[in-house]
Amino acid sequence: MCTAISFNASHHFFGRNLDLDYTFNQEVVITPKNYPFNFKNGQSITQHYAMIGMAVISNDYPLYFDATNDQGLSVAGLNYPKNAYYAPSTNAPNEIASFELIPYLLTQCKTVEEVKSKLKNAIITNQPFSPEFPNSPLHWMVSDKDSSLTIESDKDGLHLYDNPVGVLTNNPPFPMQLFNLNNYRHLSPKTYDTLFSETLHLDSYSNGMGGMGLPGDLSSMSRFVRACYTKETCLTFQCVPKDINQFFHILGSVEQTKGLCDVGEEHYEYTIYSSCCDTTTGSYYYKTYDNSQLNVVHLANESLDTQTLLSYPLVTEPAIHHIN
Ligand SMILES: C[C@H](CCC(=O)NCCS(=O)(=O)O)[C@H]1CC[C@H]2[C@@H]3CC[C@@H]4C[C@H](O)CC[C@]4(C)[C@H]3C[C@H](O)[C@]12C
Repeated sequence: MCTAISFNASHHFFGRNLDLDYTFNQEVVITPKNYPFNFKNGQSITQHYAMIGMAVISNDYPLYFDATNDQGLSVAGLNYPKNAYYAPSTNAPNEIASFELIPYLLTQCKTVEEVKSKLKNAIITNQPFSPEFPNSPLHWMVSDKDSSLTIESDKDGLHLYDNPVGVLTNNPPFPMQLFNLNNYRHLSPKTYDTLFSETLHLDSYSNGMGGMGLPGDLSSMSRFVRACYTKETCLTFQCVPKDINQFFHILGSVEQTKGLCDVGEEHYEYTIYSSCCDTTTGSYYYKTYDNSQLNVVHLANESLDTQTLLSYPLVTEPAIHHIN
């Protein structure tokens, strides 16, 4: 499971938790402007926007989990099991293989509006990247500073849903996730007077009682509600480092502690990494399960008029600041 968030504060921020019971050899990867992409539909792009994000490099190809381009557009892929449907290829020019979607959009688009028109008649196909990396069932959130979009390729076709909350988790399909928020319309950071009874005295014995009923478990529907509520309710500071810190607190509200999500055979899903890209500057911040310090890779610190992928291995060793 995973959670992705788009957050507007002093800058626009985009990031995600990656929750899984095993880890790939993922790293922060910069794709410079002249790295050649040869898409399955025959289109070759050799000059394009640069991007930064988390990816596995296989055969010199960046398989992005989430990324942001130098125009401030971001895309994240999240698990969407049993619902994602990718069509067999018929060699049509409007096809995009599922593993290509992130580079396909980030090389060419600046905004969510441009993504909508690019995908108007698109078909997501099931061509796998390689035997080592077969297809995985995904859906995607795309965000710029003004809006977000959810992309779901289901049995009945490709859906582009406006995403007014700027949050994506996993199943069920996005319209159901949004509808489910209606069930939580009573949530509030304030503790209001009770409407329960005029005769019973029900005491507000604690702060925070306005949030009672917020689901606390790790299921994808509960994480969706919790991330929406936390993001919608939390303060922003108009100070970039404080807003980045706040972003990680929002992701922290839905993170998975090892042991709490048993997926069988002594495997436990946990939050492998949390990321926050400052899309205004192209700086990619992350922390890993064992290293809760923030690490950052800056797109702007590299020369981007080149052809070769740049990669930065993740910091996964604990880092403790000893005070005495
Ligand atoms: C597994 C992850 C989602 C985490 C999640 O939701 N876990 C719940 C598991 S459970 O459902 O609860 O059991 C997703 C998110 C992004 C994905 C990569 C995207 C690029 C590439 C696309 C290729 O086509 C296949 C290989 C590839 C490296 C992908 C592997 C994997 O699929 C990644 C890591």
